[in-house]
Amino acid sequence: MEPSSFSCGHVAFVGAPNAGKSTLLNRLLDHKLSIVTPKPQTTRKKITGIYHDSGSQIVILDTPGIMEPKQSLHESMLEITRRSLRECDLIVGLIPMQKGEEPFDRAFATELLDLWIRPSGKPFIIALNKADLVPESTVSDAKNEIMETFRPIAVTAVSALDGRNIDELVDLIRPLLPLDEPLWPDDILSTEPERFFVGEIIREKIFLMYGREIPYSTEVVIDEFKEQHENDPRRKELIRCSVIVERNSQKQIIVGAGGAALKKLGQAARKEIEELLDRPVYLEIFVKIRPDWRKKKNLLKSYGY
Ligand SMILES: Nc1nc2c(ncn2[C@@H]2O[C@H](COP(=O)(O)OP(=O)(O)OP(=O)(O)O)[C@@H](O)[C@H]2O)c(=O)[nH]1
Repeated sequence: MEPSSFSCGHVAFVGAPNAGKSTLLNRLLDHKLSIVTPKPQTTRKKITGIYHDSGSQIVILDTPGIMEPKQSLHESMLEITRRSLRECDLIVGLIPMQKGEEPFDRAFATELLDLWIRPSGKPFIIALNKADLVPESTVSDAKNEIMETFRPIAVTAVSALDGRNIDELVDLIRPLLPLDEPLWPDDILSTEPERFFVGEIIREKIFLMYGREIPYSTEVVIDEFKEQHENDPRRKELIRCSVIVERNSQKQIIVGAGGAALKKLGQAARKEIEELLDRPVYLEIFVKIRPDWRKKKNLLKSYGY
């Protein structure tokens, strides 16, 4: 294809925590890149996923969900979202449909538009996600309401879960991107390094396995990522990482009686890391206490925020 007819650009997915941004990214890439859990605020950093087809390359920026910042960590997460809005060519505002009287959270949608999307000055489309949750007529009314109220370039209703209208979303995005040559080779799914995804897998397992405040008080740091025995085909990668918590009581919960919970965490994470890397690994997890790490700017910086 002639470069002049090829579309390539950056698209930021923004929305509330739990809107389904990461699920949509994974659906578009047909690959589990961004971690997904039923808990809000799973995504803490920008995840770049690259969608390829014969006419376009869409560099998707999956962003942390927009929420009321309660601590320095949240400020840093929101700054990541702001930066993505500055870097992108197009915004996809993701608004989830919901069961019940209100078809979507109108107050939050207004805030998303007035405080985040419009001030960026970028062109935007709205994707009503979770369309599988409500009847077709509710979806259709919600699309009309969004169009009249927020005046996006286009509105579509998708389900990141069952895949409906995902092609239509790509068809809406493509003509709104700059005509440009691809930025990345067509076998690259993300610009983030392997070790980043290893940390994310461990974080996802923590979100899935522990309750209450534990996932939110935890960070994962990869201390060492080393290939062993280069000429040995059975070689194992050595991955040493730290699970950072705020208090000793949280450490005890992560470790569990006789180390059982930590062992389970390690086993679940290792299995998925081996699938990702397509090679065996030794995974060592240490639990470290860093009081109030979410409030300490220097620690947050050292963790990549
Ligand atoms: N029914 C339904 N559920 C969905 C859909 N998309 C996502 N979900 C669910 O919604 C929850 C949150 O999805 P995520 O993709 O983690 O949402 P997110 O916007 O990235 O969330 P944060 O990380 O909090 O910003 C998960 O339990 C998903 O399975 C959808 O289209 N339909």
